Amino acid sequence: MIEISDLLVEFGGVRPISDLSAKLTAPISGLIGPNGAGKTTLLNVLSGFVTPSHGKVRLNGADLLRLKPLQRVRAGLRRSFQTEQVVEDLTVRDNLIAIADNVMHVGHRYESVDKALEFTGLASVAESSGSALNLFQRRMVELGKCVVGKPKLILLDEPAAGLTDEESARLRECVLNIPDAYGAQVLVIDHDVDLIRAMCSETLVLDYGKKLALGPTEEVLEDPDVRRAYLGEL
Ligand SMILES: Nc1ncnc2c1ncn2[C@@H]1O[C@H](COP(=O)(O)OP(=O)(O)OP(=O)(O)O)[C@@H](O)[C@H]1O
Repeated sequence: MIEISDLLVEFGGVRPISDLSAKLTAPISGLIGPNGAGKTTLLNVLSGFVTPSHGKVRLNGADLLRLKPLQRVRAGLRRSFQTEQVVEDLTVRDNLIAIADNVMHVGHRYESVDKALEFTGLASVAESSGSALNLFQRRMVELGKCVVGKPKLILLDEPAAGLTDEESARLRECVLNIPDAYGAQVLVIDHDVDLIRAMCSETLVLDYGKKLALGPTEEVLEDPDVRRAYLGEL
């Protein structure tokens, strides 16, 4: 469970997040909003790249903001980026081992990497180098890196951007299995409302850094304020 209280982020005079309080409890939650609404900034706060001016964030009751970024990773926080961070010169397996080396004790690393390769359907390209992968495979490597070790919260920033409908559906199936397979909570940013609807039982909508709506995804997407601000309806 993610509990955000009175969060304020300031960059000089800009306030990409202000007065934000929200409790996210679903196994997979969506985070949507217009461009510049503060979605990536919120992920940056959760993962430790941005320090808020004010507020608290708790993950399963523990104070997240107290931890440095690497400590958060070791505590089970994982993140994928809009631009994939696959190391071109390493094999797919070694891309995952590089994460395991940082987050796990020696004994269980290879077992965890093998499980992640199977889980993401990457086992057949495990020995291919990062540079040989197509966009879909690179996105799945990002997902694989997120499930190595013992993830507790996985943050996905537009994981399906640029994928075909079929690839997007395959990625979606994989994400949907994360809570059961790994016991981790997932928070997904995406502009594809159909994808959010298919994956997320609850959704938080940001607008100008503030909470516009939070609740069951279907209800949130029917909310007139959300439709006006985000879906472009009058
Ligand atoms: N490092 C920074 N310095 C100054 N302003 C920033 C910085 N990072 C983000 N912002 C501003 O904060 C606001 C929120 O940006 P953010 O990237 O979080 O929005 P977003 O909802 O993720 O948008 P998008 O959907 O376009 O990715 C924007 O006005 C952006 O210009």
